[in-house]
Amino acid sequence: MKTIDELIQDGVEGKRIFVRADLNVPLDGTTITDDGRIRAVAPTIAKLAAAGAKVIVASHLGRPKGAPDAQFSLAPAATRLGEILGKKVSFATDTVGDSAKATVAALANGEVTLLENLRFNAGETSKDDAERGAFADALASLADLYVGDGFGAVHRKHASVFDLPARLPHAAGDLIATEVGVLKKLTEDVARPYVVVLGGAKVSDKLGVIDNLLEKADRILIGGGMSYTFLKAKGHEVGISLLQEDQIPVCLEYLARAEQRGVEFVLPVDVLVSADFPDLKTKAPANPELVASDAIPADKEGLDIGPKTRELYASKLADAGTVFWNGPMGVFEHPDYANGTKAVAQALLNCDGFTVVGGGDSAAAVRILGFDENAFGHISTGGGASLEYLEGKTLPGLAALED
Ligand SMILES: Nc1ncnc2c1ncn2[C@@H]1O[C@H](COP(=O)(O)OP(=O)(O)OP(=O)(O)O)[C@@H](O)[C@H]1O
Ligand SMILES: O=C(O)[C@H](O)COP(=O)(O)O
Repeated sequence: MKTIDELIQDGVEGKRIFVRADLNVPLDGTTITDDGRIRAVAPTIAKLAAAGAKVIVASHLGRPKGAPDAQFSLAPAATRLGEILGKKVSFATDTVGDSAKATVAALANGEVTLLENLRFNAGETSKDDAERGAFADALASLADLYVGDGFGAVHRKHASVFDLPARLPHAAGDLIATEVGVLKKLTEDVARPYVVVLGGAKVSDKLGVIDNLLEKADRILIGGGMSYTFLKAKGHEVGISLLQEDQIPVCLEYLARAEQRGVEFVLPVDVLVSADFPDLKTKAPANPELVASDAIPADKEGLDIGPKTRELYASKLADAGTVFWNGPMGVFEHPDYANGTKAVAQALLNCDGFTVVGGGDSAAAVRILGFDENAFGHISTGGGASLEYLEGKTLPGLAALED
C-alpha cells in the first residue's frame, strides 16, 4: 500500500483529495459524546492540508436507510473536526449534489470540507455492483486522489470504501497503517495466555470471529449482548434479552470445540436484569435486579454482568500475556449498567500483558468511564473491522488500497 507520505512526495498541492474516514461517533442528539474517531483521523487530514491539498472528508454515521435522516447528520462532526484541526471545516449538506459540488469548488489549497453522511445515498451500501459503481463514479468526479483512512469501515464492501479507490490513484492513511501494524501482531506470535473478551450488541456481526479465535486464544470471556445466545444454547431461559436465535447451533458448536481444544470458554454467572431498557437520556435510576445467569425471569432482559462475573473475569485477565477486548459488557451508557465494562477495563489495566481495545463503542466506553486511553496498549477505532481482520478475512477496504 502506498503511504500518504509517498503520495505527498509525488506532489499534492492544489489536488482534491477524498479522505474516506470513519467519523461514526456516538451522539446524544447533536452532541458528540466521544470524539475518539475524529481525533484518530485528524493527523492524516492535517498532514494533507499542510501539504497544500484540498481535502474532502467523507464518512458514514449510524445506519440510515439510504436517504437523508437528520438524526444521522455529520454536521456536528464538521464542527468538532474544525476545533481539533484549529481551522474552519466547511460542511456540504449533501454528498454528491449541488452543495457538495459547490463546497468542493470553493476549497482553496490547504482547506478542508466534510460531506454529509455517505449512507444518505442508497448506492453507498448497495449489494448491486452497478448501483454502487454509479455512486462511486459520482464521488470520483469530486476528487483527483483517494486516501483510505476509515479503518472502522474497511470490512464493508461499500462504494466509498471499495469501489471508489479503484477509480482514483490511492494511498492508505496513517490511521490505517497504525491499526494494521498493531492488529497484525495479534495474528502472529502472541504472548500467552491470550485472552479475548467479547461483548457488545452487534451479535450476528461478531459471532463469526470466535470460529477463528478458538484456534488462537487460550481463554474467551463473553459478556454484553453476546452472552444470551450462548446462555440460551446451554438451555437457560434468557427472558427478553438480546438473542440471535438462528445462531444457537453455531454457539453449541463453538462450546463443543472449545472443550475439545482446551480453550477456556467463560460465560457470565450472574447478570443485572430489568423489565425495561434504561432511559439513556435522563439516566433515571433503573433499579436493576441481580440474578444468576441460569435464572433470568421470562419478562426481563440482561443488561450487564453481575458482581461475581466481574470478579471471575478480572481473575481470568490477571495473568494475561495478551488481551483483545471488543464490545462493552453491558449498557454502559447508563450508570446502573456500567460496572461490568468498568471492571473489565480495570482488569486490562491491572494486567502486565499487551492490551488491545477494539471498537467504536468499546473505545468510547473506556474514555467515557474515565480511563486514560494511553494506559492501554492500543485502542483500535475498528469494532467489526478489527474482529474481521483477526479472523483473517480479506477486508474490502484494505484490498482496494493495495496496488
Ligand atoms: N446486554 C446488552 N443488551 C443490549 N445492548 C447491550 C448489552 N450489552 C452491551 N450493549 C450495547 O452494546 C453497544 C456496543 O456494541 P457494539 O457491538 O456496537 O460495540 P463496538 O464493537 O465497540 O462498536 P462498533 O462495532 O460500533 O465499532 C453499546 O451501545 C451497549 O449499550
Ligand atoms: O462502528 C463501526 O463499527 C463502523 O463505523 C462500521 O459501522 P457499521 O457496522 O454500521 O458498518
